[in-house]
Amino acid sequence: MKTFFSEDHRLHFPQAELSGGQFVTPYERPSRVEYVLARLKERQVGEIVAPGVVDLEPARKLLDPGFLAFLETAYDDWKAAGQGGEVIAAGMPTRRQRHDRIPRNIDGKVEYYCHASETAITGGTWRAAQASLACAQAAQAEVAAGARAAFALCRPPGHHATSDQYGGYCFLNNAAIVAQMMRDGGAGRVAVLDVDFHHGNGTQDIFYHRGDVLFASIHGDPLDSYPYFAGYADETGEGEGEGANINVPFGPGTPYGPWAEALDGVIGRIKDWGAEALVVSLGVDAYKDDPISFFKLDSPDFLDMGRRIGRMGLPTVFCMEGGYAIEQVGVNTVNVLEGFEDA
Ligand SMILES: NCCCNCCCCCC(O)(O)C(F)(F)F
Ligand SMILES: [Zn+2]
Repeated sequence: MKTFFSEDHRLHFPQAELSGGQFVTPYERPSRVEYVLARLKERQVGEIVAPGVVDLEPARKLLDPGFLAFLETAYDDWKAAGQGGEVIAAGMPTRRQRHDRIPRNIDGKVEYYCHASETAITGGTWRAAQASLACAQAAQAEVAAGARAAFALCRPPGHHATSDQYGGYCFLNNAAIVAQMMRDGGAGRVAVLDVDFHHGNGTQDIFYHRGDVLFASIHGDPLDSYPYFAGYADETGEGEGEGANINVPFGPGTPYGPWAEALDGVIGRIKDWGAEALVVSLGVDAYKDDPISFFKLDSPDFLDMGRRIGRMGLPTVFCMEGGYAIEQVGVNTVNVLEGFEDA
C-alpha cells in the first residue's frame, strides 16, 4: 500500500495549545507523523510518496469559499492588525446571536470561523493544511487508478472541520473532500468510516443532508468527550440524508470487545447501504494510553480492526486523523494498514 506524505506538515506547529486552562505543547505535533513514517519503513508497508500540488477546486465546491479565503489570509490579517501572538479565537457567537453577518474585524472573523479555541493558526498553517489535503487527493487518485487502497499520512487532521469552521486541530476536512472526489470520479455511493476516538462532527455536518455519502463513526460519548455537541446515536441524517448517518458512542473505559462489535454492525450497515468506495478517517486515539481519550484498545486490536475493514472489499482511502500516545502512534496506525492488507 502506498503512503502519501508531505514534509510541509512541519509548517504547522503552534507554540501552544490551550488545555486545562494552561498553554501546553500541542498534542497534535510533528513528531506524531515521524513515528508513523518510521514504522511504515520498518514494516515495509510500501512506497512513501510526496503528493502533487493541491487542487483546491473540489474544496471550493464542497466547502464555503469564504471560509477558504479566510484560512488563506487569517494569519497575515491577524498580524497586520497588530495582534501579538498566533491566531486564537477568544470567543464564539452565543446560541442566539446572528450568524448571517461576518465581522470585518479579523478578531471577529476568527470568532466566526473557529469552533474550538484550542486550535491556533500559525504563519504556516494554510500551507500545511493544503499539503495535508494534497496527500489525501494523491491517495484518492492512486485508488481511482486501480489500487485497492492508499494511505494519506495527513497532518494537520481534518474530521472536525466543517464546511465553514475550523477547530479540534482541523482546518480542511481531507476525508470529506476525498469522499466528494470519489463521487465526482463515478462512485455512486461512498461511505466514510471514522474510527478516531473523537466524533467526526465536521464530516457528519458536511454530508448530513446527503444520501450519496454515508457517515459512520464509533467514538467517545459526546456527553463525556470532545466534540461534546455532536455524535449522539439519534443523529441519523436529515432529508435525503436520513438513515445515512450512523453514530455509535461509548463511555469511558470501553475495551475492544464492544468496540469491535459496533464496527461489525457499522460494516454491515455500510454494505447493506451499497457503498462502492470507502474513506477511513484513521485516528488511533482509541488506544488505551492515549492522553486525551478514554477507550481501552490495545495495539493488537488495531490489526484486527484493519482486517475487518479489509474484508469489506471496497476501494479504500485511509486519511490520518488523531492519535497522541506518540511512541505508539506508528505501531497502531501501521497495524490497521497491515491488518487491512492481511484480509
Ligand atoms: N485537553 C485536551 C482537549 C482536547 N480537545 C480537542 C481534541 C481534538 C481531537 C482531534 C482529533 O484527534 O479528533 C483529530 F483527529 F482531529 F486530530
Ligand atoms: Zn481524535
